[in-house]
Amino acid sequence: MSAALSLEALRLGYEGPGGLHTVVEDFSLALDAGDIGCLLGPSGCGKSTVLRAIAGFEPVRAGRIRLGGVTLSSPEVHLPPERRRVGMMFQEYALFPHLDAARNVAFGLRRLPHAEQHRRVAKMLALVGLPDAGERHPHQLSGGQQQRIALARALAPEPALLLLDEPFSNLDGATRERLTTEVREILKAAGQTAVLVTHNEAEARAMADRVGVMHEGRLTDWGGSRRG
Ligand SMILES: Nc1ncnc2c1ncn2[C@@H]1O[C@H](COP(=O)(O)OP(=O)(O)OP(=O)(O)O)[C@@H](O)[C@H]1O
Repeated sequence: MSAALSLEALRLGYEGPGGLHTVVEDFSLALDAGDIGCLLGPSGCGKSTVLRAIAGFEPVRAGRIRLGGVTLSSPEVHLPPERRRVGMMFQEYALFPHLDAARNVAFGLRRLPHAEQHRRVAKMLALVGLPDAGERHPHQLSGGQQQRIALARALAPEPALLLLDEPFSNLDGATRERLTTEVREILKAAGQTAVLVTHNEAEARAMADRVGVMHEGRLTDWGGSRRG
């Protein structure tokens, strides 16, 4: 199978007073459709920078990002974020407090006909195990339930790739552990290709088909399939 996502010899960095400060160098990986990849590494190693580049929020200084064979980013090409078919679930992207769960999930579906929006919202709420939560507001849901609604919201537009940046870090240990397993099952049921970043090794191993260890902006390993 050809890779769904391929990162090819990426260089990423930030412009500073002294010129470009490179934070990611010669970074390559490939992920098959339906697989969950995880970037594991200490704070500051460049994990979020890689995710932001895939989402289209950081320019690529060298190399190339491809999704389903289409070049999203290279030094010459930069597809805008909204045209990438890349969804995101970031810890700080809380639900809209004034909207109920169903309207939160429907947020990215506004261009679809109403009947299709309803169908997708019901399907996504069922997928995350909260079929009856549509009329509840975020403050009426537990932290774990809120994250499941956030996942439903991210999956509803059917992105080609879902990015998850430390999605569980606000939750307590027990909820976090349970949700890691649940989210893996939900992503697998949806056949969703996804990339997770975390600095928690147990979470990475429990969640991902492939785990890449990052060290100072380079990938030192990309294997360790969860199921051998
Ligand atoms: N907007 C920015 N401008 C300049 N430097 C930045 C910017 N964002 C991140 N950096 C630097 O890039 C490096 C990598 O940051 P990044 O956020 O990708 O790391 P991370 O591995 O995701 O860390 P964490 O786990 O703490 O989120 C760090 O040295 C950071 O200081």
